[in-house]
Amino acid sequence: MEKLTIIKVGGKIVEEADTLNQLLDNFSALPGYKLLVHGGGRSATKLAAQLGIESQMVNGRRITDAETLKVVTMVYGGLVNKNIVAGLQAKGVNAIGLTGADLNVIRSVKRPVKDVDYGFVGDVEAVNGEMLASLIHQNIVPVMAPLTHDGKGNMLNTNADTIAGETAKALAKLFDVTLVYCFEKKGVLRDADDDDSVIPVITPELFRQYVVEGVIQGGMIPKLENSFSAVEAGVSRVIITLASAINQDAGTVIKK
Ligand SMILES: Nc1ncnc2c1ncn2[C@@H]1O[C@H](COP(=O)(O)OP(=O)(O)O)[C@@H](O)[C@H]1O
Ligand SMILES: CC(=O)N[C@@H](CCC(=O)OP(=O)(O)O)C(=O)O
Repeated sequence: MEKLTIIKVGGKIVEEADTLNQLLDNFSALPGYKLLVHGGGRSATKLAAQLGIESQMVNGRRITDAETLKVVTMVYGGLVNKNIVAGLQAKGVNAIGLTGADLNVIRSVKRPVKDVDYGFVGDVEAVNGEMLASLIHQNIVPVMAPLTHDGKGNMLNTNADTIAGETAKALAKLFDVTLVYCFEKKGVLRDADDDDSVIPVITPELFRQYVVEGVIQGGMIPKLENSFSAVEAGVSRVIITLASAINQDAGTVIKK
């Protein structure tokens, strides 16, 4: 099977021009087929605040009311996505920016209201792996924003870690996929304040133990849940690492 590398980059890296530019340099240097998924949660929170809209997160997910949906659509599908695409084009990478609505690559369903009403948040139903593969085989590099659509004309907000995990799962049927979650830490840390306490390998058992102990918390929980789901579904390698280390053998390896 042909190899494909999927990189997911989070809000703290994309928010700052210098760290984003370094990530795009490292991404450009990756050999072979590749795809980039970006977040941008911090940028959305900032713009929302400037517009007088308060942001509320529950279990690492944004409560997305109608006004917030407009903000995230503008920020993720517009500013962040197009900055990244332009940055990659400047480095000779033939990138195309996509939300889930573009080419119908990711359809979702509005999350049902249970204990929490997340508003316009989409749970992924279908990723069009064949469509993405047809772009990739033309040496086009998809750059995916954390937005999906419901097929009835509505955009929905979807966590970027989930977009990366679900995209990797769909493409694992067609490629030998490596999924790399990169961010501002060296990996999953045993002590969040000690950058050198990287846990080299993590299994579901260790994960559960670390959550109970409070070692792993916040945004790291959905990242790891998506990682285990990807490994279970046939993604060959899942790694959580530092944004400046995506070309190196470093970070935390996720095992079943
Ligand atoms: N054990 C841990 N190791 C590393 N980071 C952790 C850990 N537990 C919690 N975190 C926090 O999780 C954050 C990453 O989650 P999140 O902010 O959702 O990232 P991203 O925007 O890159 O998806 C880190 O910045 C860190 O503050
Ligand atoms: C539903 C939901 O929570 N969507 C996320 C999408 C952005 C994201 O995941 O960005 P990071 O990777 O930078 O955290 C949000 O609006 O924050």
